[in-house]
Amino acid sequence: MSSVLEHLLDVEEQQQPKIQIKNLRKESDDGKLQILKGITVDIPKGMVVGIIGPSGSGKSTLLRAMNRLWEPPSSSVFLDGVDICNLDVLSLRRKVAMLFQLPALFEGTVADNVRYGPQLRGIKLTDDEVGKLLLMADLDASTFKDKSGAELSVGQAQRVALARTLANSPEVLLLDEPTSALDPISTENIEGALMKLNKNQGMTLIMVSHSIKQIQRMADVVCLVVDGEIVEVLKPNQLSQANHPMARRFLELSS
Ligand SMILES: Nc1ncnc2c1ncn2[C@@H]1O[C@H](COP(=O)(O)OP(=O)(O)OP(=O)(O)O)[C@@H](O)[C@H]1O
Repeated sequence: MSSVLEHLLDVEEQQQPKIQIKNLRKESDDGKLQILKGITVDIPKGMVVGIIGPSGSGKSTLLRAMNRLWEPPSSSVFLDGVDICNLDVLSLRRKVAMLFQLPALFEGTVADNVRYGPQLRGIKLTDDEVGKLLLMADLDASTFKDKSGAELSVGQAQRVALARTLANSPEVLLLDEPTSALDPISTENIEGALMKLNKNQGMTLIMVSHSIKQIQRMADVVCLVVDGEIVEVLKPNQLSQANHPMARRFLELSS
């Protein structure tokens, strides 16, 4: 499976993958359920990877292993060739950041939220820097910087959460259904901001989504996860050619 993404996308096989996953396994705490059954995949830098599959198939668990929101076994997830278990967890999470389904803003203003991450490292962002980060998340600083979280719509709050994440200069963004709580216009705003980050900065995006249409709009490649395994890796325009019976059924019901 590992070379399939590179083959599909015609990228150089020698290039060091940004994220490499080798035989990643997870069992439930009581040992009764195999949640991930040996996932192996290489994700090249700058790729937009969509992860789709039925509910409970292990998509979020897979995503959360990549920045140690659960601790994967050692030697199963690598960032730039380094086992993530050997990295400082906070610096890993700055490089491999997660945007969740629902934004949880901290108390204070939008600008306070954006400044939060760098401040933890003793860096105070200027107003100009805050404005640039808000703009990257498609928000106008003069309108939003002094508002509190309570004054924002969910879509606006999600864009603030994105700007706050970007303040840590991530190299990889993990997106767990980032627009499923948003209306179509907010969805378009977030998608546009994410695609610009990918195109302009080469940011690698790995996105779980229940929306096949969203995956088709954004992803370079799609991993179909069924029952704890990646059963197919396809280009978004080849989804109708999936072979796995569960994947086919899922796609038929989703389209
Ligand atoms: N720590 C845990 N202990 C026991 N079961 C777990 C644990 N974590 C996840 N699970 C189970 O593992 C399976 C995969 O969960 P996961 O949230 O990764 O699926 P998903 O594909 O993201 O689902 P959805 O699309 O509904 O969000 C589910 O059956 C879930 O209940």
